[in-house]
Amino acid sequence: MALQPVLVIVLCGKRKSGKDHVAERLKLMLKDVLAVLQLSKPLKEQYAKEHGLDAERLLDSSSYKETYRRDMIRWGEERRDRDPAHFCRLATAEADKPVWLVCDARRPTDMDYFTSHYPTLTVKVCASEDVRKERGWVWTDGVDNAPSECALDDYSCQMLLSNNGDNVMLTQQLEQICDLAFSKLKL
Ligand SMILES: Nc1ncnc2c1ncn2[C@@H]1O[C@H](COP(=O)(O)OP(=O)(O)OP(=O)(O)O)[C@@H](O)[C@H]1O
Repeated sequence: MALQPVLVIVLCGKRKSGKDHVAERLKLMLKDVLAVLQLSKPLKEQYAKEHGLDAERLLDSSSYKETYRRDMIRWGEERRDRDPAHFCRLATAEADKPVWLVCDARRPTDMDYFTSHYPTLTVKVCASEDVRKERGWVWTDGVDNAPSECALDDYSCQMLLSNNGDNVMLTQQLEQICDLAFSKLKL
């Protein structure tokens, strides 16, 4: 049974904007109070179970995952259409820390689930196209123009976190997030 969180930090952002990097930094800063949750984890686990596949291999970045990507996306869309909160509920079911970090929100319905159930800080990680290219981003048809990449383009997050390579600026923004989490823990 999950603890009720004092704060849920929900990250979104374009490919190579630095979501994983930001999540790693927050993990180091919030250490024992933080549970990191991935909405894609229960999706892959359930898909693997229902299709007799290896969930571990679907979770890493192997060619195995690429083989099933298209069908897995279709299957996930169907599930979400029937119940938009399905994977959010599963991802949070075992969370056992007072601050949660959701690092792969992709839909307005993901945001709606957290903002309607918990005290939430929504954060859009932002980097310029040039910086994202330097990090290896290549515009890919069918990926960069697909709903899973674009559905939050017009969503207004509470915080826009600039991650263009200025480490001092990034650290300041991460400290703001941690200050909010620690202030909630003291209440
Ligand atoms: N502030 C930063 N300082 C140094 N390296 C960074 C920074 N932000 C991101 N990177 C690097 O850029 C690359 C892409 O970042 P990251 O994997 O965090 O992006 P992402 O948004 O999670 O991408 P994707 O959506 O494709 O998984 C990684 O190698 C990461 O280490």
